[in-house]
Amino acid sequence: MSDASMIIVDDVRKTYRDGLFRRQKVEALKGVSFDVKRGEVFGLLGPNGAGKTTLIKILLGIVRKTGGQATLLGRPAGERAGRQRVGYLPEGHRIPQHLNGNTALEYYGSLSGLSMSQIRQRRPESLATVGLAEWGKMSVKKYSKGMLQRLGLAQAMLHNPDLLILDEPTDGVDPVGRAEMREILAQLKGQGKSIFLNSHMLQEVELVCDRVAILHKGKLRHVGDVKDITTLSGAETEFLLEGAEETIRGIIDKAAVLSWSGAGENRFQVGLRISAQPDVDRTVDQLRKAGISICRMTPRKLTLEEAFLQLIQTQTDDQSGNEQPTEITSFGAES
Ligand SMILES: Nc1ncnc2c1ncn2[C@@H]1O[C@H](COP(=O)(O)OP(=O)(O)OP(=O)(O)O)[C@@H](O)[C@H]1O
Repeated sequence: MSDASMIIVDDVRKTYRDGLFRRQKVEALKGVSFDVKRGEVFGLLGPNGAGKTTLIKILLGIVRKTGGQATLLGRPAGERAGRQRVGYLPEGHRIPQHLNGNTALEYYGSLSGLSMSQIRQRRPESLATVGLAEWGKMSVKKYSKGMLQRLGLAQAMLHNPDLLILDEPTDGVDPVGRAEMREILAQLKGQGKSIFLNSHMLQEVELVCDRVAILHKGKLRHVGDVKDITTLSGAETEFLLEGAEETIRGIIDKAAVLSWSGAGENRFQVGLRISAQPDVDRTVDQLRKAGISICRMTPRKLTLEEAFLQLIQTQTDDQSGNEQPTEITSFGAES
């Protein structure tokens, strides 16, 4: 792992002990490894109970890991020196209702050890970055959910950290608020900040993240570039074909048909779940050999949501006990 890594997670394990006499074991993380590089926006994804919050809490030293190694800005996770350069927005944070934007930043800034003069010096810039420059004197009771999340982000940025850890930053925020949050995150990335975010909003993640890790039941299922995940096998190719329906149906793999519709006399719009080049080539060769005209052929990328669901579904069905995360080259091919 390189020096440029802001976060390194290496075979991290966490077992909670629960129930009567703490006899019940919950394996929340079963050996998770990845790293987050300087300057990237990295998304941690996974269904409920996957272990995302546990991992964030281990990084921040809120929860103690059972095994493995985790470092934050080159220091062991939980150590003060690393944590001081991190800004954290917790999931579902609540800002006391008697505060306004300015006093909220005073409250949180002093909790994280800043002096009042440091807070007052940094506050205007933090509020301006999140688009709340005019709202400092307004009671937080008047803030929308999106504004509260942005104020939470201003709080996380107040001490000018190198790394931001954001747990569900757009939870409960409407589409306009989410677009605003995306813009702010892009701006922060432009300023060289590294961002590690945990979100259920896969459309958001697709728009904002460079790379993602997918956790499922405490195991890392996949780690890689968003653009690679959405263009890998499992994606669809749409054909506009002209020729006898019977001939076309005889050639194409029935199991790969995602959609079929008529588009005029002897013309058919056919969506096939194929994107690997050899499979596309073979289909094209067979169609041409049978005298079918290929009027149009359009590859369609998966959305991150489709890729995520497919991956989780594939691995839920996997009875092989394979513990390895999918390699980027074999995504969707693994069973
Ligand atoms: N303090 C705890 N004691 C016992 N079990 C816990 C504790 N915290 C979490 N767990 C369990 O560990 C597993 C992972 O939980 P975690 O909250 O990390 O998942 P998550 O991916 O963040 O889920 P969500 O998206 O719902 O927030 C779950 O089975 C959860 O019930």
